[in-house]
Amino acid sequence: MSQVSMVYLAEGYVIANDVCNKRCYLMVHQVKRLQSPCCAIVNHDATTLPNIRIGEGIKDFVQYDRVLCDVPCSGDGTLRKNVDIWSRWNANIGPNLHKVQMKILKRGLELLAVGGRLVYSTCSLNPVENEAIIASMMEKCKGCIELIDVSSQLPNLKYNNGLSSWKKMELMSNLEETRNKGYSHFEGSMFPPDNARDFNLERCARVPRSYRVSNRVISLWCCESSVACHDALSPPDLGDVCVSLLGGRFKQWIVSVWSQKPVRVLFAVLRPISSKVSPRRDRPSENSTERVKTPNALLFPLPDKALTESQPLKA
Ligand SMILES: C[S@@+](CC[C@H](N)C(=O)[O-])C[C@H]1O[C@@H](n2cnc3c(N)ncnc32)[C@H](O)[C@@H]1O
Repeated sequence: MSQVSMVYLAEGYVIANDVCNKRCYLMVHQVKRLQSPCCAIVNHDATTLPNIRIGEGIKDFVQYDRVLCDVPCSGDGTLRKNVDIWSRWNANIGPNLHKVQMKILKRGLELLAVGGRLVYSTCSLNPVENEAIIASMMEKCKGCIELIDVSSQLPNLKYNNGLSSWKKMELMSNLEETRNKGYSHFEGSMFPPDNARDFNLERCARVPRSYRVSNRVISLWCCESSVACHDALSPPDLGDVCVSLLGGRFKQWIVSVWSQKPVRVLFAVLRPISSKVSPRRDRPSENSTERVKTPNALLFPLPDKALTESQPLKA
């Protein structure tokens, strides 16, 4: 089967996101080689990843069947290959990332379709970045999600079970004790909840280095009940941001991806073009002329036709 006919049969699409502009360029470069019409790369803060609207209704936005949250982490599972981590590492890195990890996971769950699956993964072994995040989110989701036991689906995967109890910084085992010792930035969600056993945290997979990858902690989730995580988590209304972000050409382009019809060129890095989106460090300043040029400059050559109608790829 030729590559082109495989493209015709392709169902679904992948939207990959990274807040780092350079990494997005790298991804565009790699993905372009696949010549697949089913990939889009977006350059956005995952904690506020916009909804992609597919209709005018309040809930008419794309819900994803599969979500992978490979979140930023302290990377202490990569100590063997990244020797610089030995000098950079300190006990605050994990707790400092805890909040953003939680927010990325929350956004991922908000975008997950009912019955969909989400994988949360880090290359850290620190429970504050792993089981603590999961236990806390399971509590917030009020029974909408469950951890999937992958042992039967991946019988050859060797891993250790997730933890149901852990201590933060050796001597401290609860928030009150920590606060009393002056660690005011510690959150209650970093400690094991009393009902940790109810969440089946042992189903998290602590994958060892023997797989020639870094130590990883992976959790597979299923959005189980008929109530979407989106409703349980009562997310902020990001609809406006979405419409302005994907307004005009971008919106049309992305909707054609949603409709699953191949279009000619689909590799693009989308950037916020609205002032509503808060500036980031790697984004040009408000007054910079670069800012005006950026969205088109980052878009791979896209024939005008592809913007107005979905075009099948020609052999
Ligand atoms: C563990 S790495 C993921 C690596 C990626 N899965 C890969 O295989 O190349 C975490 C990534 O998260 C990105 N990141 C950090 N904070 C983010 C945020 N708020 N929103 C989106 N991406 C973020 C970093 O730029 C980094 O590339």
